[in-house]
Amino acid sequence: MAVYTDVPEDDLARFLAAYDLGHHLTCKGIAEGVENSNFLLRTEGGQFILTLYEKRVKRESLPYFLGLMEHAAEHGITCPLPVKNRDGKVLGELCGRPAAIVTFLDGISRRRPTVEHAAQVGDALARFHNATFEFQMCRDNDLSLEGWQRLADGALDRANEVRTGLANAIAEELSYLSRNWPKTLPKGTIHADLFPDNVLFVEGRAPGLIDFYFACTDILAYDLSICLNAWCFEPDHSYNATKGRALLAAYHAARPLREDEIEALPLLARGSAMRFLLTRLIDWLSVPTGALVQPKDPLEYWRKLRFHQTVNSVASYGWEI
Ligand SMILES: Nc1ncnc2c1ncn2[C@@H]1O[C@H](COP(=O)(O)OP(=O)(O)O)[C@@H](O)[C@H]1O
Ligand SMILES: N[C@@H](CCOP(=O)(O)O)C(=O)O
Repeated sequence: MAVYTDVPEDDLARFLAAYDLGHHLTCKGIAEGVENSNFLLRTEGGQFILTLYEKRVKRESLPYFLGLMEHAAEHGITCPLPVKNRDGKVLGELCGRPAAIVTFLDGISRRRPTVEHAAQVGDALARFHNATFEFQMCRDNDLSLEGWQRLADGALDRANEVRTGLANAIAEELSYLSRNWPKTLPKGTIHADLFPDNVLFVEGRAPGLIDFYFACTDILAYDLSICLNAWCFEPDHSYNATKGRALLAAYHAARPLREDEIEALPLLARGSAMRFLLTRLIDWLSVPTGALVQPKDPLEYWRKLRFHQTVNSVASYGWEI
């Protein structure tokens, strides 16, 4: 459970006084998520999500994230809409943290996604890329090549505590990625963390997308490679080519991929596996004392990375066009 900051009733009441949402009825910490403190907030005005932004989210990026949700929601994407207070502001401060309220989305995230879920996500991701084509704000991806190196610098001296030889293997892979990372692929607004816990399914409706706090401007097909990693492996760590095909084909149907994007997918998937391996490794090695949070397994992404190292064409992902 990610609740790093407790919110006393009085502070919440003062915060809510700036909104037209009525009094709060309940405010419960949410048992998912790892980055921020999230609460399910019920007020006389309805049901909302209250988020207090924690360590990895930079305050100066918050207008970008909140602006992106607003743009996406206004362009047909099912996603939370930031709630404005009476001054028209969507960002405030609560318990010494930047804080915002967004609308609550119905739906269930799938721990064990099916082929159909993978297809729906491929389609939703492509539609998100299309819908944000004209979004004017930009944010550099601070978790790309340079960011990975910075994370590695902070973790490599202890990486072998998690797996013998991991430090060297990460250093070698980072060197490979920095020599080969593509420079000319189409860029745009990417979600950058579209994992199963960030997609809410409701029968008969496009899935709801949440958690835009890693969104940034980067290679669009890199976002797809993140989904390939997050949606197309089984609990026994094997790659599921049927899910891979469903995800890639559905994405391609809604936003046709260029040939160079398709060719780059194995490399992009190595990069995205490295990104999650590193953030998980850092979190694994430094759980804050007293925090109610279960760190995610870094070795899951080490195994995925090893798989992508064996792939040299998209056919190995089960997809031939
Ligand atoms: N707008 C929303 N509507 C419904 N549930 C939400 C919404 N935002 C967050 N949640 C719930 O809160 C959980 C944590 O939110 P998330 O943004 O993923 O947190 P974090 O950024 O800390 O990882 C989600 O898994 C989901 O259950
Ligand atoms: N998706 C990341 C961790 C961040 O997840 P969040 O959805 O809780 O923000 C991972 O699996 O490593």
